[in-house]
Amino acid sequence: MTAALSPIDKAKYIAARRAVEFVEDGMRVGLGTGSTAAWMVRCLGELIRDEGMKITGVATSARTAELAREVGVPVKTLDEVRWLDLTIDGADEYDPNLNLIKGGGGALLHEKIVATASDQMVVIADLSKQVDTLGAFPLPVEVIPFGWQTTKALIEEMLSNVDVLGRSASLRLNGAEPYCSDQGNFILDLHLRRIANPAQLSLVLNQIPGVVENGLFLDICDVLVIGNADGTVEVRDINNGTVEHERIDITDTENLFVDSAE
Ligand SMILES: O=C[C@H](O)[C@H](O)[C@H](O)COP(=O)(O)O
Repeated sequence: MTAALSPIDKAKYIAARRAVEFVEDGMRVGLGTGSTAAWMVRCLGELIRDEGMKITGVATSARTAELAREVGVPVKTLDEVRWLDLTIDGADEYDPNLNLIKGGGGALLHEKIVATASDQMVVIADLSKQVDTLGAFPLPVEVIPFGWQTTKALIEEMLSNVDVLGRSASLRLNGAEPYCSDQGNFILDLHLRRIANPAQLSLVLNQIPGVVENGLFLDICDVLVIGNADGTVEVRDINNGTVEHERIDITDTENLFVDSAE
């Protein structure tokens, strides 16, 4: 079925279209996961097909790898490539310092490894992801299945010693079963509402045995690209301290239709 894009998908597409302008011929590019990142992968496919650009992609999830292959983006593993020029990925929340919550789609572990192995991380988002203080979006924490209930109890106990508003954790489900990450781990979603000190929380979470990684991406994002449905886009560069406002020409409406929504 082919359907016109909703305003939110148009905003995501605009962000993706602008973000792929950071990609240069020959680059090794980390490919994020999620509905916004999926637009970026499709845009990269177009660059390869229409402009003959040579890119090597490293996918952060099995579903991103599948989409990349579908649209003609060559994919290698991180171990084959080792280091990346750039990663482009979505986010669940961003704050004014470009700190992020990620992992709503369950890919936070591979995403953090790939982003950390990149010279630059460009995050693509729409304004609905913007917050003053992180924490409204439940913080995903990847834990190993062994003893997960003990790990959950330890996390909840630890939360009473940090400056957050909510203190409960819930096991992410896929139907009646625990959701499993690509790595075969479970995800606990922490309902914190407000995280006063993300750096402290990230450190203490990762010290708990059983915790593999948490969804706080702190000091990792270099550039944030915020797309709007009207074609306007804001590009914030945290290193240069610049904020640029631009407009993307979306007269090429063939891009504004999608066969299947992610
Ligand atoms: O695990 C998933 C990722 O962190 C996504 O980048 C994040 O959840 C944002 O996804 P979306 O672009 O679909 O809102």
